[in-house]
Amino acid sequence: MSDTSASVLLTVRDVRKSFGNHEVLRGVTTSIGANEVRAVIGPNGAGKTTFINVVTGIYAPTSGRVSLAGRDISRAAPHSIVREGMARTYQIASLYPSLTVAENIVVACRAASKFSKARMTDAISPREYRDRMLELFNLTRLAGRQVAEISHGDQRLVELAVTASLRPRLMLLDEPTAGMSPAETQQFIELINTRLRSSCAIMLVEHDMKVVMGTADTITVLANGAVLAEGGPDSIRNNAKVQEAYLGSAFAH
Ligand SMILES: Nc1ncnc2c1ncn2[C@@H]1O[C@H](COP(=O)(O)OP(=O)(O)OP(=O)(O)O)[C@@H](O)[C@H]1O
Repeated sequence: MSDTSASVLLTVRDVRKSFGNHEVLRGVTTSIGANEVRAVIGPNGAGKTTFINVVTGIYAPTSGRVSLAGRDISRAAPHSIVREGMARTYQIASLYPSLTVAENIVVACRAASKFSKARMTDAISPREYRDRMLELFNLTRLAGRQVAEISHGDQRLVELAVTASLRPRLMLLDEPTAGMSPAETQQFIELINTRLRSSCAIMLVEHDMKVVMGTADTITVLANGAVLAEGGPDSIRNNAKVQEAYLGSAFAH
């Protein structure tokens, strides 16, 4: 996808990131379309989390450029990147445990109604939007429960709902199914495919190949801080270099 295409949302151009003498990202270039689901995979230590941290402004790149909808965000602070329309979940849940599920969602809806106004085409109140999100994520059943009291899998679901409530253009999900049961993981795959993918672009870092192959339009394989391969699920599954990087294990079934 070229940088000038109207449908390109995120552009990452020759991004490098070093910690001291250790170059963790060694010139990563990719771009993500406005309604694309992208999975970023790679062996342990490949640089996936560092890549997400650079894209979301936690780390500034040592060199290279990241742009969102044509705006250079390479050196922008994380909170201003959220305002530009990028929202992220973390490997460790970042919810308010003493608030209820509904209250957690309302906090995000209120924030979105302030800073995402320009992107909102509907005149919906935070309360209405909260109810819509509770329903969308099958959380109405837990609306009045304290987050600290609900299961880990349900907490992951609340985190997704909170992130979606920020009304992002691009949602970044770091290991979204970690700690989920097989049934919850299947629900997550369906949620992405039936509900979320129509509302925003999604980039997920995920080790579970069932999730990757079941949701991604395009897969970027990182190895040693560089893009080893990029393409659709079939081409990645059959790529000899990718199989070698994983020693076959991740693609065994
Ligand atoms: N803040 C940091 N300071 C120094 N080195 C770091 C830092 N963050 C990451 N690294 C190093 O960068 C390399 C890539 O780490 P990263 O966490 O990005 O990989 P990953 O692909 O997400 O791995 P995993 O799949 O295990 O989560 C590792 O060697 C790690 O030790």
